[in-house]
Amino acid sequence: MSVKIHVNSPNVRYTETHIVAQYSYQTASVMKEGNKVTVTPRSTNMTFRTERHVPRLGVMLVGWGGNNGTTVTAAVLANKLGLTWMTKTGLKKANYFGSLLQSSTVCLGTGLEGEVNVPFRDLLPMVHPNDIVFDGWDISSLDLADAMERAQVLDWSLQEQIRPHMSSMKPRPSIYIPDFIAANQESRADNVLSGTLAEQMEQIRADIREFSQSSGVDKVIVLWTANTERFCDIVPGVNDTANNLLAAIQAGTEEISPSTVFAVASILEGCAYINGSPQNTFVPGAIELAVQKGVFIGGDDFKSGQTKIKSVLVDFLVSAGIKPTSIVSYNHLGNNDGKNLSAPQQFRSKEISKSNVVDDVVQSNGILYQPGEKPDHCVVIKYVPYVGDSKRAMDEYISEIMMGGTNTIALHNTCEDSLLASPIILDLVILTELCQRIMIRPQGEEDFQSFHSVLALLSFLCKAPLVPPGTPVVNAFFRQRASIENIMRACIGLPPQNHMLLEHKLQRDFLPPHTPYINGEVAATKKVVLTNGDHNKPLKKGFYAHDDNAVRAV
Ligand SMILES: NC(=O)c1ccc[n+]([C@@H]2O[C@H](COP(=O)([O-])OP(=O)(O)OC[C@H]3O[C@@H](n4cnc5c(N)ncnc54)[C@H](O)[C@@H]3O)[C@@H](O)[C@H]2O)c1
Ligand SMILES: O=P([O-])([O-])O[C@@H]1[C@@H](O)[C@H](O)[C@@H](O)[C@H](O)[C@@H]1O
Repeated sequence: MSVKIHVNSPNVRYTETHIVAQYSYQTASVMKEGNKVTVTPRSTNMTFRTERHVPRLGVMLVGWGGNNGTTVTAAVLANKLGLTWMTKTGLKKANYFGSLLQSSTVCLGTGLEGEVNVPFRDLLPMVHPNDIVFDGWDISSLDLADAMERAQVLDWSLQEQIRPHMSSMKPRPSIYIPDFIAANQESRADNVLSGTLAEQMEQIRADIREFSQSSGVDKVIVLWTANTERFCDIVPGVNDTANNLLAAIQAGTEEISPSTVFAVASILEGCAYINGSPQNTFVPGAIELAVQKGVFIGGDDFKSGQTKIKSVLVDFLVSAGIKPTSIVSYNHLGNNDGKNLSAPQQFRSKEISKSNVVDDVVQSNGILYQPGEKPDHCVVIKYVPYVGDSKRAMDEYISEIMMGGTNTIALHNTCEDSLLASPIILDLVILTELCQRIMIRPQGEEDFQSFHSVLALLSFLCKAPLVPPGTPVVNAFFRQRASIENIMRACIGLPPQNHMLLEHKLQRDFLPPHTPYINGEVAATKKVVLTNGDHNKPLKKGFYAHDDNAVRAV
């Protein structure tokens, strides 16, 4: 259902290489004096410039042999090959359900038959997941076909079709420091690098260059979907600045985690690096290095299931003036992720990222909550091998409602964890690649600038969004989604989606009849009155396009 969008506006120019849009960015500055609030609207003219050429993208996954790594690789292959497979509930067809870009739509406006919704991915030229080339590392030596079988995520009748394409995919040896992940992972670690930390980092850098050259891709993005690590301490003189971090890696300092070494290696190779797990990979030194090198970093921790619902439900409750006072999120799962999370330090990393997701919504409502007041919030994760990747999440939300009443919402959510995370991985890398082709020039500035190296636009896809230091963290689901949509709309000179629909709320039509196009040609219009057969009761007056077989509203 792909569509080719052409914006018919004097503010949008399509050149051979770029889409150049003139855009008026509307914000407001607010002054509070006691209970007096003064709001000053601000308008900034900006130029958005997007490269039209879509590169051939290589994605290197750290933890490629895991449930997510094998599943996302298999899913792309299945879609690329157009595979179908039989199951007990009938024939299944490969798809990208769960991907914001591939399987959700945006409304462009009103057409001949009402609202026109188009695939999110068609707003701007972007990588198609089918074209992504995968590679990566794992401390487990299993090839991707055997690792897919070990993951027990995909139906066997599908695995049988994909195995031949994945058995030649072998994860590269990786950096393994036992202290950072659960001890129960040691039995998998038969594919590890040796040498000093600096030598291992150089090997990772060499791997990136080798993949780039041998695969023929135009650019590489590195994404961590390996096990959750424990948090590392921020140590002055070790990981607090870029120089100290680089020196600490050369010195082999112990407090440097594998995920941070991968981040440094990627940044030094000019590759964006995304953290799909909750640990604090991006120590201050890593962030500073990314800014120095002008490389995108993003994360943390895929927002895939239980937390995604929480970022919607709490936003709904608080936005409706209802006061959540107790949130208990329990889940059990039986995959290797759950096994790793059964260790206290690894669970703590996940508990932190799952617990902060309501903060922005709660802090936005001073009617319901006193300063500093928060709902009780408890996160429990248990490892139950039998359920495998099919995580069972159970939540209870208790809220205060009018006149001392309470409302209790109980949820049971069976999440096929890796089938929820895989489309998130695709959105993360495709959105990151798109952002690498967008440049913005505010009025009065000579040079274009890119987004900040900390790519906050990825917040929609992460439980604990990484944002530029000192900027607000937004977790509310629809605000995050609107941010992506409206920035992409700006790139093609369209105003933010405002949902006002004033044209349907006033007594009289006020919009000038827009020029309808039919088959690319301006359609003839004439003023007619539409009735439902009773000519004494016109349905609606206005300009209507007509072609050879129908008169349709415009
Ligand atoms: N819905 C989800 O699946 C979901 C959601 C949010 C976050 N996550 C996070 O994504 C990560 C992966 O999840 P999963 O279900 O695929 O887990 P998994 O355990 O199946 O896969 C992790 C892989 O990483 C490998 N690994 C561990 N340390 C490594 C290292 N230093 N270098 C290279 N490989 C290493 C392991 O051998 C394993 O194959 C976990 O951190 C998890 O918390 C998953
Ligand atoms: O996104 P979400 O479903 O809240 O979070 C999930 C947790 O509930 C689960 O226990 C964990 O194993 C997954 O890695 C993921 O983080």
